[in-house]
Amino acid sequence: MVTVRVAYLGPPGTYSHQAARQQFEPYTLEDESVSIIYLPQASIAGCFKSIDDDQCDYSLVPFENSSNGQVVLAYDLYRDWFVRESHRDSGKFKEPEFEVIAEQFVPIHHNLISFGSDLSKIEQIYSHPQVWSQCNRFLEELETKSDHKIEKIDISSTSKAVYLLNTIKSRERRSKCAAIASSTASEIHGVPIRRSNIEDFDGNTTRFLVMGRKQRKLLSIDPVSNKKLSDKKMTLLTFIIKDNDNFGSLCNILEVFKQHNLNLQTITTRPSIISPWRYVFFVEIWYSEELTTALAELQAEVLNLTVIGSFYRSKKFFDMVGAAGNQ
Ligand SMILES: O=C(O)C(=O)Cc1ccccc1
Repeated sequence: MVTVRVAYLGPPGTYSHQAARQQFEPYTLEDESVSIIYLPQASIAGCFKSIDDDQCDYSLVPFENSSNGQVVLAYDLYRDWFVRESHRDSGKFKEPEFEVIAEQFVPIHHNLISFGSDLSKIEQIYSHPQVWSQCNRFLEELETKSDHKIEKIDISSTSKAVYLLNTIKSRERRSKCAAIASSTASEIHGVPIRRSNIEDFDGNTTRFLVMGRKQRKLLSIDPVSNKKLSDKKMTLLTFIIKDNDNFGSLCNILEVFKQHNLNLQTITTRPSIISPWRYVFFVEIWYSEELTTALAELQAEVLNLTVIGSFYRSKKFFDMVGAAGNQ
C-alpha cells in the first residue's frame, strides 16, 4: 500500500478540497494500492507550513481566479517562504523544503446557503474573502431587495463559513445568517442551498498550485505523470529589482527574456516588506531550455532570483483559452 498525504485549506467541502481530489483521485482509481490521506489545514499559511514540516507530501493553495485575479495572501506567503531579502533584518531565512510541481484549474460555482428561506431577512453573510467580488451582482441585488445593509463576514474558508451557521444557537438569528460556499459544503454541514450559481461570470475558475516536497522522488506516485497535462511547461519565479532608482531596470530585465525567446505569461508585484514602496516581482514564463542562460544574465539586474517551481501546463488551460478565442 502506498499512502500519500495531501494538505489543503479545510475543512472538507472547500474548493481547495475539490482541487486536491481533482489532482489526486485519478491515482487511486488507476491503482488500488494507492491511498490518499487528505489533511485539512486551518489556513493557507498552514498549507505552506505543513509541507515544510514534512507533515504532508503535497499541499495545494488557491493562486488566482479568472474573474477577480490574484489570491494575494498566497502570493505573500510565497514571498515570505522564498524571498531571502524579506528576512534580512531577522536573519531567520531558511530554504523551503518544497517547490511548485503542478497546477489545477477548478470551476467555481457559488451558492447562497442558509437555514432561513426568506432571503430578504438575511443580515449577515459568511464566506472566504476571495468570494465577495466574484458574486458582486447577486450581493447587490440581495441588498436592494432587502431594506437593510448586509454585513459580509470574512471566514478562513467557505466550508468553515457553512459550519459556523450550525453553531448559531438562536433559531431567529440562524435564519438571518447565510454563507456562500460549494454544494458539497452545504451537503456536509446539512444546511440548504437557497440560490445556486450566484457567481457573476460563467466559467468562473480558480487556479490552484500544487506543491511537492523537494525529496518527493522517494514516493512511488508522481502527480507529474497525470495524463491531463500538456507537453508545455511553465516556470514561476520571483526577484526584486536590484537598483530601484536605475532608469529602465525593468526594461533591461524584459529584454533578457526577449533575447532568449522566453514568452512571459504574467507579471505580478507585491510589497517586498524590505522597505516601503519596494516590490517583489512574480513572473510566470513558458519554459524553454534557454531559461538557465537567461537567469544567469538576469543576476546583474536583480536580487534574490528564485525559481519557485517548473511544472507542466494543464490541458484545461488550452481548453479555456480555445473556448474564449472562439467566442
Ligand atoms: O474557502 C475555500 O473554499 C477555498 O478553497 C478558498 C477559495 C475561495 C474562493 C474561491 C476559490 C478558493
